[in-house]
Amino acid sequence: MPVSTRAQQASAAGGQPWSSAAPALSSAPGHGGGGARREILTNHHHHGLKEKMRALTLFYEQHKQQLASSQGGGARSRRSIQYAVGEVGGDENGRNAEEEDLGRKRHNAVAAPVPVAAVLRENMAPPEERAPAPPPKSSHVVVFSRQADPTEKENVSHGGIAMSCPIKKAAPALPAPAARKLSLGGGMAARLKAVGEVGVGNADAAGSRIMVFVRLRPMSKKEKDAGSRSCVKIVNKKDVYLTEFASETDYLRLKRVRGRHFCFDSSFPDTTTQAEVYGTTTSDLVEGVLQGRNGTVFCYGATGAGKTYTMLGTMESPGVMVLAIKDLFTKVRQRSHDGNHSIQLSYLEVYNETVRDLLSPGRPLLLREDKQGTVAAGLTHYRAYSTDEVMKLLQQGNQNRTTEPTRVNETSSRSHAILQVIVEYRSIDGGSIVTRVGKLSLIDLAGSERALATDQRTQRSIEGANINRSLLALSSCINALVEGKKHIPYRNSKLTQLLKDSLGGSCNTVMIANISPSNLSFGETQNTLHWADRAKEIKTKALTTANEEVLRVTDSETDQAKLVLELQKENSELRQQLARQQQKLLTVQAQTLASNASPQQSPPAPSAQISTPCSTQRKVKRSILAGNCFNTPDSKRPAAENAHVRDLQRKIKTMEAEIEKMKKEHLLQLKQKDEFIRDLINRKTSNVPEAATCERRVATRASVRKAQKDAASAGELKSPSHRFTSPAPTAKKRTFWDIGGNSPSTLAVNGRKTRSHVAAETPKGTSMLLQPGFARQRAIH
Ligand SMILES: Nc1ncnc2c1ncn2[C@@H]1O[C@H](COP(=O)(O)OP(=O)(O)OP(=O)(O)O)[C@@H](O)[C@H]1O
Repeated sequence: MPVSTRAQQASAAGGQPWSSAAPALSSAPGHGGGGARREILTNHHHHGLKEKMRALTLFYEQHKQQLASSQGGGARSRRSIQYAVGEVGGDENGRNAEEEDLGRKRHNAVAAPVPVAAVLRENMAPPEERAPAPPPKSSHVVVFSRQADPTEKENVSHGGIAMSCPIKKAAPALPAPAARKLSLGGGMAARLKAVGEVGVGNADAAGSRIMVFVRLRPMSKKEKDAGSRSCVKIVNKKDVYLTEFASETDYLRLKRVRGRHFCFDSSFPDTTTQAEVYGTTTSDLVEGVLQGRNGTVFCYGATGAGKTYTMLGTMESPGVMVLAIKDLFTKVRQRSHDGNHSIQLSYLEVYNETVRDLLSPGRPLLLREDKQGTVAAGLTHYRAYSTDEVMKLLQQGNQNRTTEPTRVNETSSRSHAILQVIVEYRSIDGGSIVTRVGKLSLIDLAGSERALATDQRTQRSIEGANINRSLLALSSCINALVEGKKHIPYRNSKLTQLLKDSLGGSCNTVMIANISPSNLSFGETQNTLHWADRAKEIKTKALTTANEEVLRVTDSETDQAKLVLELQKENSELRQQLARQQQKLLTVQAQTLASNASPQQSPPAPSAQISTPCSTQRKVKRSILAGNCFNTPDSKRPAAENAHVRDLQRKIKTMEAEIEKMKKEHLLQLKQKDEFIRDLINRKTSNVPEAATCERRVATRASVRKAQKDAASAGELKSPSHRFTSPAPTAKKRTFWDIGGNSPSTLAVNGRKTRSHVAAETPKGTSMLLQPGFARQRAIH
């Protein structure tokens, strides 16, 4: 029976069956003739088989030797074998690995006869030269068995219960996307890499991903009293182990504890300070905003998990919002020599699917889509010159925020709050004016919650439903983005409409997932970690260019523009000086009053009651509000003390007079400068537009608002209300004057009301941000 071998088939087809042997033969000299060639081809497969046999024999012999030497305890040869089979994963059981490896090589030798030397070389190659293993999954279900080898465990103590978690051999690391990072010019990513927090690779030109962090809060007193145990363990500042305790009556599962493992960009244990959280999550975003890149930080988590604490913090330990604002102003001040920065602020809340202005409460705002993204029509944008000013606004906004007690959290935020800071930078670079705009959004979401966990009745249930609805919409968007769907259901809720830019636009986005350690909140914690884990996979659009606009102008226009910039800079410096002086005055007044004010002394001006969150005079302010500073009658006071008080009063009067004088001078200067700037701008607008050519234009707020801004900057000093610029010129403009609770203070200089009116109405509470969300500090032990 004719047998056709592969060699014959190949030779008939004119092919070369063995890649190594055949070419050498066919190309050998003297084998070009027809008959000779036929003979060679006929013998060819025999030759190939012989070669193959020889190679296999050699290979077996070598392996046998290696095996023998390794069994004899030769550490060196054993190492070399393990090295060769490293990737098979048999390093724990060398024998199995070797066999497996042998089998693999046998298979290779049969399937493709490669010369022995080549086979050995391939197997000896270091593991890193081989094809990379598939990326590990970042989340796993692990079953912790108490019977496992104790040497392979790390002991974990959860609320007094000693538990063993198997140590992961292969570092869980981040999944493949660990190589992704924020496009911040290497800032955060580089730093994280330096401290070994995140395995960061090259910036992904196609886009950056959302950075996800987890923060664990300490166990509250209430939880301790309820006998709850800690079910969360953070290891290596990155891995989060969630443990579900079996019920003591569940005899079937008594010896088994189920757990889940997650891995994030960074995870903060309950001892982490606010400054550490800010430094790791947000400080680079602030830097990016100054360079014209948008940034968003949002806190997500169950009710009572610590979102508001992370975002706002307390007087003693201010949160991300406060630290970011402080940092922003410090950085702006450091850079003021190379251009002019202006900072605008807006603060809104989404409550029961309506958008409300927290700085100027009134009718609900409508959301509108335009070139800049989703904007709330008629939202107040306040121009701020100092940290203190922003703090006052924040304080005021927080007072207006909706917070209510629920069964889970006594001071639960019932709305999503969004603080937006827009930083505009203008400088003159050669013959062109460069305008850069960066937007920082700081978002404190309402808590995700179960209806039963909070309150099923009344208003709370409606709020809860709406909160859940918007958070559900958020998770749908996360899902759609992760799955790369074309349609992302942003329009399902107001929250997702407002977050559109942050989730799917050109933005550096950070998510901080807040969790509670208590096993009573296991379900909520698991849910939060699940969504945080999912959010890790969202990629935002590439942030290759900053929001920058370059306007080329002629020489004369450059001079004029330079002058305008300088005047604007001087203007803002004067304003800052003024604010500082006012602050000084208030401090001295408060000190005097606190130490021993006479009952005859006139009560402080409303502005004197301003206290900033960062002010060290908080206790003083408390005493003023409590009225306990008016208790000591003059008669009982020792003479020396009286003299001292009189001295202080005299000092205050002198300082007041000085400040009044300075104010007058400053205001006069400001007025003159304003007029001058207006004049210049008028001249410029009448000459420039035709001459000016826009060299490069990137869609920015500045380009859209230019006309409005010019007008606003020209007229802003007329009255404080001119400092409010609204993105919707047609919408009714509201100012603080329109609001009952924010009527202007009596502090007026030259008939012009100063910015101190903002906090003219002294808050009733004692905390910095008197709404419970800011200052609440439940006893945590
Ligand atoms: N890291 C922390 N350190 C100390 N106390 C904390 C920490 N995180 C939260 N707390 C405290 O826990 C309590 C609840 O926190 P918080 O109000 O921030 O929760 P929340 O997530 O904003 O809740 P909600 O969604 O209901 O508004 C507060 O008393 C707060 O002071």
